[in-house]
Amino acid sequence: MTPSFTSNSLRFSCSLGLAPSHSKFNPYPQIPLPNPNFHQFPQPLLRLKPISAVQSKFLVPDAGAIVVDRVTEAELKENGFRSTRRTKIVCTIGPQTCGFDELEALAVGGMNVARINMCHGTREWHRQVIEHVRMLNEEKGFGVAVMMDTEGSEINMGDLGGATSAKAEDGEIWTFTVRALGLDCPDRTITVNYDGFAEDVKVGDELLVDGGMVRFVVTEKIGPDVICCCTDPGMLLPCANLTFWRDGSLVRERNAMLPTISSKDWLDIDFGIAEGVDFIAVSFVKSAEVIKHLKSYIAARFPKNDIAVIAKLESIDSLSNLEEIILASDGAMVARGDMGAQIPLEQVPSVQENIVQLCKQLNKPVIVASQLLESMVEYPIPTRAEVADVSEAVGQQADALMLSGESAMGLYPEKALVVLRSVSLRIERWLREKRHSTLEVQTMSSSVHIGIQEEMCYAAVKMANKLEADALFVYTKTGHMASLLSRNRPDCPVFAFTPNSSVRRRLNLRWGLIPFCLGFSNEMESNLKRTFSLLKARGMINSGDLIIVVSDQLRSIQVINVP
Ligand SMILES: Nc1ncnc2c1ncn2[C@@H]1O[C@H](COP(=O)(O)OP(=O)(O)OP(=O)(O)O)[C@@H](O)[C@H]1O
Ligand SMILES: CC(=O)C(=O)O
Ligand SMILES: [K+]
Ligand SMILES: [Mg+2]
Repeated sequence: MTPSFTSNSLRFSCSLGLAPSHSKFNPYPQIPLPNPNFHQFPQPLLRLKPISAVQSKFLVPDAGAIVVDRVTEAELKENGFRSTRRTKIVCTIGPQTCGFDELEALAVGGMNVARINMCHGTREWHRQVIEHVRMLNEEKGFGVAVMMDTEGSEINMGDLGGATSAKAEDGEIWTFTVRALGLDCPDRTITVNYDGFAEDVKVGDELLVDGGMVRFVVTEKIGPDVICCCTDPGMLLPCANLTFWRDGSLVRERNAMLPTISSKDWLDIDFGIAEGVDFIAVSFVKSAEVIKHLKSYIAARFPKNDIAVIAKLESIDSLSNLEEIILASDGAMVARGDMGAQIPLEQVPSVQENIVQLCKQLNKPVIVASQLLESMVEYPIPTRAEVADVSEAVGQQADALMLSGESAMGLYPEKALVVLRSVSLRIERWLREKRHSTLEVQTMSSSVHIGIQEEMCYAAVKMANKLEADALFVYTKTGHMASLLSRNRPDCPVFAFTPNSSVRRRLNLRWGLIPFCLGFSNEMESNLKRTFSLLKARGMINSGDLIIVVSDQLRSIQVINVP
């Protein structure tokens, strides 16, 4: 029985003992995988309760209600506008964090978006995670969005015949083969999922497993078998990504033609749409066409389902079409893990910086992902170099940072989240102070598409910075006007009021935006009056606060002291 989901009927949250499928492998063999029984979803019976009353409070805001997530509300009450974190946080959910209580701890810790990676786990497992996030939002007042990340079809090793890992030693001879061996895999033999593999590689090529965690050189080809000698020993993990390099460059032959969205990915996408995910992140995007195709697929099949499509920039082929891909997408991810296996590592930082700047210019949210705090998979504190890396991404004013293994299968998911949060807050404050001491007024240049809304937002942010306003307010139906304010990276937070709860969740990925669900009318005067009184009643603003209000409908910018 799967949990039912209706907004006004009496609902029981019933998950009947579906254990999460576990990590297919353990990349850190020194850390035991979590005990599968202990990390099952918590016994649902403990939470069997009618939730219709609570739910309606969060799901369908009545005319008088205002909805904001409870973490932001607490932050605003305690420390005021300047304390809100501008950089958003995405957490990958895995065996360590899939339980209701663990997810709640991440939500309390400031997770804005929960990411599920379709490379791992079954659909049933992912469905349970989505259901838990939904319950947290509805029953406990969080506002966490869900992102589904596709598997994509790059070259991968097989599943090692069921073993959790295999050690390759220096100088050992291993066979990589496209034969289907199933469980009868001989020793030191690895299956490869891509049929053209044996034809495409050449003697002398280097094979890199997971971007170089283990390295081989091809010594001989015998029909479907590629014989290799191990040159950098290490642990081979099931389904690890495989790239091959010739004369120092990545080889992209026919494998460049592998579909970005495989048939399994299409089924996952249907699943994601049916489950109402907020974002679909497409792995290994190579061109804008695939993004356009997916967007029209979503629009045609599910016209009411407004899902944002995020282009994951990790394939070498994407780098020559960045602008076109980003323009076609609703956002981008700098997926440094696989990117670092496709381009020389020393190029990754400049590519990151370019993508972040381009996304800001084109008004698309951008996520910096992978290995931000990799050592925290094993250790309770990060390395100084990792803190510097996080600071760099915060300093670039990327919209969001992402945890991968740190939150999916690491030992310290909550501590990793605390590090992202505290580094973001500290660096954001330091940058604001630095700008003020040099009297530098930071604003984005006008976007490539000059329009009334762009110019209004640019002017409003400039004014807010100069007047040291406490907050910008924007009333927005689609979220566009709010995104344009965020794009200019103002000094103060932006309160975005929208009547649409899915717009509100998608705005979670935007730098400096605090999304509220609020019904509003065409009467700005009464909207403002009502907003002020609702926010004051909840202790989120005070009389005298200086607010700059931007309205699309009136094409106006107002400067108001809260009465
Ligand atoms: N749903 C899951 N079930 C089991 N393990 C998971 C799950 N999600 C993530 N993991 C573990 O966490 C690790 C890091 O997660 P991450 O999402 O970065 O995966 P990845 O395999 O590196 O692929 P990608 O390039 O898509 O990020 C994975 O390698 C896997 O071991
Ligand atoms: C996130 C991801 O897919 C990567 O870094 O490769
Ligand atoms: K993926
Ligand atoms: Mg990747």
